[in-house]
Amino acid sequence: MDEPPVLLRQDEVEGLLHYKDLIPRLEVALGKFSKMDSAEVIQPVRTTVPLQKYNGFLGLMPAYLVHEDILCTKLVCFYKRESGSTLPSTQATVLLFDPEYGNVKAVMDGEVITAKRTAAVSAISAKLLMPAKSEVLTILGAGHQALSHYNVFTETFSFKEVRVWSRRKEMAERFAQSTQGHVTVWESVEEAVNGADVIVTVTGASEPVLFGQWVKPGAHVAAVGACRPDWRELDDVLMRQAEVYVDSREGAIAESGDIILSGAKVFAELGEVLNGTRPALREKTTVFKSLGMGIQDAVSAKLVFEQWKSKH
Ligand SMILES: NC(=O)C1=CN([C@@H]2O[C@H](COP(=O)(O)OP(=O)(O)OC[C@H]3O[C@@H](n4cnc5c(N)ncnc54)[C@H](O)[C@@H]3O)[C@@H](O)[C@H]2O)C=CC1
Ligand SMILES: O=C([O-])C1=[NH+]CCC1
Repeated sequence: MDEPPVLLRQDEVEGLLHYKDLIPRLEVALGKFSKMDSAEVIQPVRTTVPLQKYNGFLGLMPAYLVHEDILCTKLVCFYKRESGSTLPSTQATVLLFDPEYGNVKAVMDGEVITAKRTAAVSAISAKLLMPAKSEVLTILGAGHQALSHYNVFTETFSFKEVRVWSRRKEMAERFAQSTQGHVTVWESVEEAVNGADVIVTVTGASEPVLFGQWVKPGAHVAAVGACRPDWRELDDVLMRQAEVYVDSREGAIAESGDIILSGAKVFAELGEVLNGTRPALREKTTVFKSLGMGIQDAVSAKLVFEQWKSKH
């Protein structure tokens, strides 16, 4: 119907989007995506417009899930910020359409959606790929994604120890003070990841911060930053010694510096593991290279809209 769009602010989206509802829907969407059937899912690789003057990019992320009839696009600006900058590194807006009329049904804040759906997909990767008895979680980075990853990983799994490192120690300390549970702050990445079963990299780095020689064999790494073909978070040793899983092969070979520059081979998409067409090599060292996909935003936006409608 051609009504004016609903506007949903960040606090409203926050109150409407919950991991327990989001994770199962993301699993279904990832599985459908990996069937590579355009009658099911249409999602072109993200278009990016460089904002050279500001060291950033505008990403356009449209997606259409045919059977669910979800048509959505996210518009996301992301930046490489200097240490000490107070400017945000990611800003996003999500538009949910009526696919028949073509009008916009809802305009939503995209930052909560981006933070939660990215963390939820990393949690799906960990559920599939982390060692069976995982006790130690290390988070590298202490920003928005660090917090959403902390929240969903501690909600979903039972780690005995959670560690954080950030390039500015005071940020890591502030992060540790802001969390519900106990988090220890570490001075160096090498010490922070020593013995860790699961490592989440959520930094704005464009050079490697995590080196293979420090990673325990069999550990699982969810690598979330470095979303440009010339940006890195992980070194060549780690990329080549690990089995590499991605959200989208097409996206990974176009956008991931860690994959492109290391020459690492992609073993599988998460959706292929969920579909049972590729194995989860849990006993090996695994990297899930996350880049973010339009379908993840689409599923999240639909859920937010449904929740909002049920209350209005
Ligand atoms: N894979 C995906 O779907 C998504 C990935 N991202 C990426 O995740 C990363 C984190 O995003 P946010 O938490 O929103 O950013 P943020 O700005 O809130 O936090 C970034 C963290 O990385 C640290 N950092 C920045 N530059 C660094 C460097 N050169 N070396 C080491 N640490 C550095 C900062 O001190 C901070 O702790 C970014 O690279 C962002 O582009 C963001 C959204 C979705
Ligand atoms: O999927 C996403 O929204 C993003 N990936 C990299 C920066 C933003």
